[in-house]
This record gives sequence, structure tokens and C-alpha cells, in this order.
Amino acid sequence: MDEETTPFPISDYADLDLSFTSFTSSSTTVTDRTFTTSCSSPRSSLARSSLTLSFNESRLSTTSSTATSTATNTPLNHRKWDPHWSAIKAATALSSDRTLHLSHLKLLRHLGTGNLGRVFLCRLRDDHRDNPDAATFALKVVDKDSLTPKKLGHVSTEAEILSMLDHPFLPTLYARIDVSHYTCLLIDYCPNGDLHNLLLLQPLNRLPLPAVRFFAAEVLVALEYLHALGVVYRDLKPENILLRGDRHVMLSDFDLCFKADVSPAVQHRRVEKTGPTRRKNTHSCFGSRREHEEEMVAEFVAEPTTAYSKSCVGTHEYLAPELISGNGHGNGVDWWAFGVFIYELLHGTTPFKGGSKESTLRNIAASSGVRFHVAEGEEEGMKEARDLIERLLVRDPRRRLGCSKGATEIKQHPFFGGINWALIRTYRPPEVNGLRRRPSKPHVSPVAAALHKRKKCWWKGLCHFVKTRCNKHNNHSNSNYYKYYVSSKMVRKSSQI
Ligand SMILES: Nc1ncnc2c1ncn2[C@@H]1O[C@H](COP(=O)(O)OP(=O)(O)OP(=O)(O)O)[C@@H](O)[C@H]1O
Repeated sequence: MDEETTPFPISDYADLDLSFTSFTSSSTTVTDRTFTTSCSSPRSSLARSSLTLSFNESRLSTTSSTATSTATNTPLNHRKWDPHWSAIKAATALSSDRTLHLSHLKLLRHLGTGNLGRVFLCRLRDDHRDNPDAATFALKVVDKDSLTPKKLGHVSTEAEILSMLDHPFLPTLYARIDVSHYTCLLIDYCPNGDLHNLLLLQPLNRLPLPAVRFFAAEVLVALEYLHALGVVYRDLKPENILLRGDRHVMLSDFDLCFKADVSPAVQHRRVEKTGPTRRKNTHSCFGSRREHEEEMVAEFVAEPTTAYSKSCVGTHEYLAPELISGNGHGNGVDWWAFGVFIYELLHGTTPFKGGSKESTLRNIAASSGVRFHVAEGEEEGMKEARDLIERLLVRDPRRRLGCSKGATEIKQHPFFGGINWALIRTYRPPEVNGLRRRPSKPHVSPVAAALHKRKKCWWKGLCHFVKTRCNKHNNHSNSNYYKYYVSSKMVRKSSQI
């Protein structure tokens, strides 16, 4: 969107008034699939049709402790050159405390509304036209006054988890800005929507198997990282898988997570070597016999083994049986949800869906595995996909794939055969309906960009000069004609550069 045409009036510095009147979400829908045991407050942000954030930031920041900004300008060493951090650094270089404030940001568009607040597309006010993506972010704005204490707890959880993350398939928290009764979280913007919307664009709402394998593999890696931090996600579903500009995934929504202790360890496992050269003949006094060669493999296991929670949260169709029974659950709920997730990407619906939410819960509680309709001449890899889903949707978490050794054992399943896990972030994402590769923009060197800027300034100056001269000498001149003349000249001029 062209920032000059943004409909949102935002005053420049002192009195910051972020007022929004239009709230039709362009590409996202708010689903009602999320389930928590809490009830909404009457002042819930969802119930309101518009939002106005109106406060004086400068007054607050000098007189009150409620205006704080954290987590800015502290990139980890390996991310020092991330263009987003450089853009923030450049934008805050002139502020006295070198931290990011809301006045550094310009809101461009409303992206969507969740249980806790609204999310906006925003960019740094400083012009970064040579790399506009670097200055673009998503800002989650939570009005704390409108939330119940339970939901306020979810906001804290989300902010805490976000501040821990440093992974290509998870959001980076660039800044947390607390002003008045608002908490604002600045994270990566994902311009390609979410997997739920992508599914809706597919024939029969199903993704082709290679695309399912790709998205599932990336989600698996992200879940593995979360588990290694001791975080149980508990809200896996296509709606929460956003797609970045490069079409890789980004998990979002961490308000339902819970945190547990982890004790990562390297475990050793004996495996049989395969292949024709892996057998050897041994000779003894009892004759000769063929033996299988074995080798020890070291596996990194980092699962929150002591994770245990009793609260029933999540999305009906994705809830694991132990979550519904309320007898306590651990990280296994994520592996159950992972099975439902792969099923939904492949079949366009979830396996236990009933006519109502209650019947869905009953179906899950009574489930004894998942049944498939096996079609003739099915796609290659479907057999492996079915097997993986069956091993994930196991009622008893102790027997469920992933529950003893975590993601490692899921990665070894034949469905993911051939994936080089260490390089997955460099894989080219699948091209499916609604998610095509954009032709890359021609690279403009910084020198050419600076030259272009100078030429534009020169041309603007000339136009201004001509305009003032025309006004001075010809008060009767047709200003429409002048505008047409200048703008058509500018178009021609700029297309030459
Ligand atoms: N980083 C982002 N980039 C682009 N769009 C986003 C981003 N984060 C959120 N959105 C959009 O904004 C909407 C609201 O997001 P939000 O995380 O607040 O709530 P939610 O996903 O509906 O979940 P919940 O209600 O459980 O918090 C989402 O539906 C999503 O489409």
C-alpha cells in the first residue's frame, strides 16, 4: 500500500493518536476454532467495531513507569546484519534512549483480530526505499483494559515466549512497547497469509503431497525447537501457520503455550546397518553364519519430559484425548495435533470433526485410531503419510510417536525420507495455488539508489520552481493543466531511470 494514501491519521510525534475506523480484514479471517476455558470480558476487543489508541506518549514516558520499550536493539550476534535490526538501529539512532517508540512506527493496514488484540501492518517512519521489506513489521496491539485476568495471563505468556525465540520458522520479537493500557509487540510480518487460507484456495481444500511434506517438515523443526526450550505449543492448526515473504513458514500465536523444564541429552541407540555390504560372515567351530552389523547412533533428545499441565486449551478438532480427559498432559499433545495437522492438509478436513463442538470432543475421547479411505492409484507417498498419521494419532501418549524421543523419531519416519533437515531452510518452497514465487525485483545497488534519489529531488525542485513561476506570472493559468503537465513529465522521467 502506498503510505501516502493510508487512511489512518497518525499525528507526527508528541500526541500519538492511532485511530482506525475501517476494519475489514483483507486476507485473513478470524476463526472460532480456538477453545479456552475462559470467558470473554464484556469489553472484549472482539466485540468492538473500532479501536482508537489515543494517548500522549511523551507525557507518559517522562512521568510514568507504564511507558516502556524493551527488547529493541539487542540482536543476537549472528543476526547483527539482519536488515530488520539494521533498519531499527538506523531509526532509533537519533532518539535519546536509543529505543524504539510508537512514534517511530507508521501503521499502514489492519491485518486481523485475535482473541487478545488486533494486528497491524506497520513500517518504520524513516524511509528505507532501497529495502522497504526491512522496515516492514507486524504490530500486535493488546488493550489490557479490555481483557479478563486470565487473558492478561495469556498476553504475558505470549510476550515471554516471543522474547525467547530465535529461529527461522518462528517470529522475532523486535520490540515490546508498553504504553498506557496498551501492550504492543513488534514481530515479523508475513505477507502470504496463513495455511488455512491457502488450503481454501486448493481444489477440495487439499494440498499436493510434496507441499504437505514440506510444510509439515518445517512445522516439525519449529516444534522441535520450542520443545527444546521447554515450550509446549498447544495450538497447532493451519490458521496459526503464517507464510513469510519467502514462503517458508512462521508459527504464530503463543498465548496458549506452557513452559516446562527440559533436560536435553544425547542418547545412544543401536541400529542395524543396511545395504549389501553391511553383513559379515563369522566363522566359528559350529560353522559359519551371517551376522547383521550394528552401529551406535547418537541422537539429540530435547523434550520437556517433566511437562505437565491440566488446563484444557487448544482448538476442538486438534485437542488430544488426554487434554479432553483433563488428567494432565505434556508435550505429546503437540504430536497428536501434528497428526491432525498433516491429515487436514492432505484431506481438507480434520479426522474427528463432528456436527458440533461437543460431538467432535466425543469423537476424540472415544477414538481408537484413525480410519482412512484408501483410494486406488493414490499418490506416491500416501501410504507413508497414512502410517505416520496413524502413529501420531495414538490414544495412549506413551505409545505415541514423538513422545519418548521427541521430534528425532518423527524425522526418521519414511514419510520424511530424503529430507536434509539441516538444510531445510534453504529448500525452495512449493508453488501451489495462491502461493507462487514473485518475480524477484532487479537488484538496485545502494549507489544507484542514492543517484535515483538525488535525481528525484532535483526534479521535484524544478517542478516547484516552475509551479511558483507559473503562479506568479500567470494567475489565470489552468492549474489542472499544470498538474497534468508536471505529473506526465514526472512519469516519463521516472520511467527512464
Ligand atoms: N506476523 C503477522 N503477519 C501477518 N499477519 C499476521 C501476523 N500476526 C497475525 N496476523 C494476522 O492477524 C490475525 C490476528 O492474529 P492474532 O495472533 O492476534 O490472533 P489469532 O491468530 O486469531 O489467534 P488468537 O485469537 O488465539 O490469539 C491473524 O488471523 C493473522 O492472520
